[in-house]
Amino acid sequence: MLGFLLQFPRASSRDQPWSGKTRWLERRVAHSSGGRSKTLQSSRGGLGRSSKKRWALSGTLADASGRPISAGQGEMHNGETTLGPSGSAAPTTTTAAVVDAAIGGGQNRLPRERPVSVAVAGRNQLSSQRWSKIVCTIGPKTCSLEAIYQLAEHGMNIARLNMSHGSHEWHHNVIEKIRAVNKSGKYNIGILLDTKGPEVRSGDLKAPIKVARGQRFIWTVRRDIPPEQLASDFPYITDVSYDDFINDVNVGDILLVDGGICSFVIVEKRGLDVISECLDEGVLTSRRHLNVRGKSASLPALTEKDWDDIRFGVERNVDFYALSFVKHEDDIIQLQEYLREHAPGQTPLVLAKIESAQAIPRLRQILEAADGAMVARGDLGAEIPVEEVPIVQEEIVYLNRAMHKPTIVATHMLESMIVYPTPTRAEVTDITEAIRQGSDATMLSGETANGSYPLEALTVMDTVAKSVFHQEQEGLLCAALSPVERSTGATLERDLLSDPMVSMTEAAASLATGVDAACIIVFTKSGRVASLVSSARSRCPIYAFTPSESTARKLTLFWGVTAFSLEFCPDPEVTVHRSLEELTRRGLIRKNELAVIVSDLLVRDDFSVDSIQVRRA
Ligand SMILES: Nc1ncnc2c1ncn2[C@@H]1O[C@H](COP(=O)(O)OP(=O)(O)O)[C@@H](O)[C@H]1O
Ligand SMILES: C=C(OP(=O)(O)O)C(=O)O
Repeated sequence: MLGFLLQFPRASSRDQPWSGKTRWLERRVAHSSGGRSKTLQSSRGGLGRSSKKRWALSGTLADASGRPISAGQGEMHNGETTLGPSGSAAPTTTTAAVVDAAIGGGQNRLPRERPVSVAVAGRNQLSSQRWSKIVCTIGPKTCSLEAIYQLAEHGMNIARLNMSHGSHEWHHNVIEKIRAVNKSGKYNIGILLDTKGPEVRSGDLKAPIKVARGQRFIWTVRRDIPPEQLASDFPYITDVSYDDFINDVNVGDILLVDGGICSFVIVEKRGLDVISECLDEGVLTSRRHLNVRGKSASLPALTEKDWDDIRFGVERNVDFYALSFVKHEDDIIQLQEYLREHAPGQTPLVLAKIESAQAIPRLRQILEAADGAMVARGDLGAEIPVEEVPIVQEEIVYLNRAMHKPTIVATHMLESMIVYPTPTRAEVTDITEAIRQGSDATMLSGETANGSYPLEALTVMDTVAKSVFHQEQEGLLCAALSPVERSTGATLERDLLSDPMVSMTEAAASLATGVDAACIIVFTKSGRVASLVSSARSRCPIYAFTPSESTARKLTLFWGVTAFSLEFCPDPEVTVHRSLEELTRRGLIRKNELAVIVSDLLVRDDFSVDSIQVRRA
């Protein structure tokens, strides 16, 4: 048995909050136009890690059996086995069987409580070599138990609930079904609640309207128009969800429907009506996004409806909140404070949706405050010039990586698959680029919510994401695996270097490459250590073992991490053995393969030690 150990004694501050105060990396230069700033393309070096970041592999050797120093000092709880006898459902389990078990009928076939309850099997996991994660929006096409199970089976890691649509009852039922699929023991699906935010939408229509170029169209905030009159007469008239629309727009403004499906120029304001003329023809359907180019609605980021929806999320302990139309870091801080006060014991991640023109000048501060971000390219591309969206996307992904925070790239990723069963080449390239940039997750919206080919779209995204992994294996450079620059002298670096766990996790990733390890194993309570290993972008899978199911669900968002629920045993050596046994049983590591283990399990009552070990399975 080969074994060595790097160890770092420390006081009992074990798991730190997820969004430790890190400073951003100064890599932007002021850009004169419109007071905004732009990214400078930075050279990120090759795939090798900078020697500055490499830990010297000196440290106390473990004993020949790889037994760490505290082994034997803790109590051995015989019989307190925390790993289940069979773990996940067998890959051959039918959908019907799992669904049956999930809803309570299959107790004899699938144990309802599994100590290792979290997803690993099959296509959902990195055993099939996908680093990046997939978020699927649940909608009318995918809200049945069967459909959610199938999404899980085809690779969904996180289910997104868009609070712009659907009643609380509808969302409650979906959450119950996701929980049921999780309870089946085979999958670990995180739940993301996406707030409606201060978005402006058109009203409900009886039927879609085809609008031709030059045609007059009236947008109204009158609330007394009989529904049969809306959109029925020429010139067409439809209502707008936001009363101040009439004050926010001016003659000459360009109004975009769904980010540009069709567009209008405002030609007149008359009382509560705004008269427009169609510039780009298209079809208007119910509850479409309305954006005025270059302007954000003058509404608070958190509306009354949002607070109501957040209370709904707290009651159901959702894992992520994506806050729409964030304009200022205070929006994020307000929600985080609310959750601290009203959701004690819950530690959901608050993600900033970057989609508002007003967010761009404060991007740095917003990302710093949030636990992660979503590049919401639909609204973003309507509020800022569309050609700037890729620049903002790359910047967000890069900065979040520098701050060890996850990014979701969202919207239009496989838009054509709402209607067609195959993707365009441009869509495939878009997904590939988002992953190569290093985003933690890519998202499907209408493709899974109400498209004709939800499973096909998910399969394409899954396949493309896996292909990035294979490209890298073939030696093609992948920016996602390059280290982010932390050596600019910026305050960010000082903050990072003052946290030894950051350097340790980078060392673990580097060590895993150096010894050609099959995987990195992390023991983590809050998930923070696993998130740090994730952001070090190792080339091998990261298996995180945690006693908290909620932490396991949050880790669904992080690049390369597969999480397992596992009760930690007082004797850390037992816990390590159980994890290795479990991975071996699942075929995720083979006998004699090496694993790098990052752990703070070496504990006496008042003493914990951070360690990196190399062990053979
Ligand atoms: N919970 C839901 N109930 C009904 N329809 C939904 C729901 N979620 C999504 N949809 C439909 O799927 C479409 C695409 O989803 P998404 O991109 O999340 O919405 P949007 O772009 O409208 O914010 C929506 O426009 C809507 O028609
Ligand atoms: C993800 C987005 O937000 P939503 O679907 O809520 O409008 C977007 O605008 O790209």
